[in-house]
Amino acid sequence: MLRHVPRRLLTGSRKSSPGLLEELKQRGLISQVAQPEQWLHEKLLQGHKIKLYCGADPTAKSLHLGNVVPLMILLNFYVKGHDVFALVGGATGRVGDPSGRTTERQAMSDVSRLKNVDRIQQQFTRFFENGWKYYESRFPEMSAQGPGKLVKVDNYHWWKDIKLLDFLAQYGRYIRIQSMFSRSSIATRLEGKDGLGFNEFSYQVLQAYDFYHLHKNYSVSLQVGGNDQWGNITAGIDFIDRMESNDSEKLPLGGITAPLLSTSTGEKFGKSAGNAVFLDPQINSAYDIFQFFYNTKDADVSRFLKIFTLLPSGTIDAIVQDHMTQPHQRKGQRLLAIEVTDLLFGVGSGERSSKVSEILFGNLSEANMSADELIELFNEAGILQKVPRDKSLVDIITQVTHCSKSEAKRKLVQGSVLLHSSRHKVTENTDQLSQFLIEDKVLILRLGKQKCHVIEIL
Ligand SMILES: Nc1ncnc2c1ncn2[C@@H]1O[C@H](COP(=O)(O)OP(=O)(O)OP(=O)(O)O)[C@@H](O)[C@H]1O
Ligand SMILES: N[C@@H](Cc1ccc(O)cc1)C(=O)O
Repeated sequence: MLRHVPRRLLTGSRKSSPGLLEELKQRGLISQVAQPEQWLHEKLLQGHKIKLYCGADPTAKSLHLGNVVPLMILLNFYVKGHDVFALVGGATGRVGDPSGRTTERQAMSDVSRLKNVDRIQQQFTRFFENGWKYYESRFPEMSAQGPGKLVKVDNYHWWKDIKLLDFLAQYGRYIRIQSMFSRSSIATRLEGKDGLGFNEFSYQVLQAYDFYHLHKNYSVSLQVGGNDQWGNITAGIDFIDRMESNDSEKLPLGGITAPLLSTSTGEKFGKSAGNAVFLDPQINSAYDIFQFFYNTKDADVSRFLKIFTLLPSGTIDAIVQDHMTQPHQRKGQRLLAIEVTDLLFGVGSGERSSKVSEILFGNLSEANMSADELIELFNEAGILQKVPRDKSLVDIITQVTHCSKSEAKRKLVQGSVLLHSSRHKVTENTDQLSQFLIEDKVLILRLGKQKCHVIEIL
């Protein structure tokens, strides 16, 4: 059990569960639910397992924090034993979803798209593996039943064999043009001067058929997405309803959308707006994610804890109340950052990132850490700097801070250069650095109070 969340708070508030759907609403994870909501609510209350899916197009190398919002809905189901289907749009990514966009997407090369498909599938695996381990670590007594199944699918696998003529002949009549025009993603674009191409216009048909395919072959009955996916999701429900209109035993279908996470200036958080925080560790380290959440505004701490963690809402309310009595201590932000980093990057990475941050900002002495521990921590955070052994102090400052030699000398003269965990002030250039090294291989270089560099001397 983690030091930063009292056990009493973790278990106590899950007792009188209002049912998964209500719980997700309380967490602020639900924007709209397609009818019949009551059916879904009751099924879940009665303990039935359902199968649900969410898709992402391979239009970038990595999923980002905006994509995590609907995935958190899937994770909430998955940890309770429901099977989740994570779809990558190898086919739909070729066409381009107009939802939530004012302009057409740039075409992408086949090579890039295929690479992205692979990477996104790996990210799905990692998200659910780490998410489950996170859940187990926080709620060992609730995780005995095990998670649901994770099934990864690529819609290219069924679309590659579908021929246009066959498709139109078999399904065309069940796709109604009036409803296609009325969807907001289409209506908005038709009002603009550039309109939209047939590729984007027909996108909703592709996604609708995906839902039908997953429903027919795997009994998937619920689709989840961000709120911009409402039109595509309801297109799927309409399509399946028409296809199965004579089936007396047909099961109800559902759709849930998550609110679109936006920046403080109101832009959707994502690739198109250019403000995405990516999940791929080759792009963002655990420490980057930690820092991102550590910088959350007070007003967003509660909302983000509810969306991006699995801590019970009651626990979050108690923690936030405590946080607001002394907001300057940033307890809420620290907890949020540790929890989300653990959930996304693996249990333990949150505490390690927190240590890095405390060393960097001078709140934790590195005095008790070995050189290897420091190297490992800062390497994982992606901010370990490396310098050859024969360099002088001025050369080192120049290299690690990207300043000129004269600027480095000025810093020395001004007395702002402190070396080693003992914070020894050095005011002149020197190449005799061994006395300041930890175990002869790590140099801690502080420039003033706020800037700290951890350097491996090679
Ligand atoms: N900011 C966000 N908040 C909530 N959900 C989001 C956000 N951004 C994307 N999503 C959802 O993530 C899922 C996958 O999105 P996808 O990767 O296909 O496009 P995208 O990230 O929205 O791309 P773009 O920004 O280029 O439109 C969709 O359900 C989408 O609604
Ligand atoms: N249209 C979704 C991705 C998606 C693709 C195919 C699906 O079946 C479902 C979802 C998006 O752009 O965000």
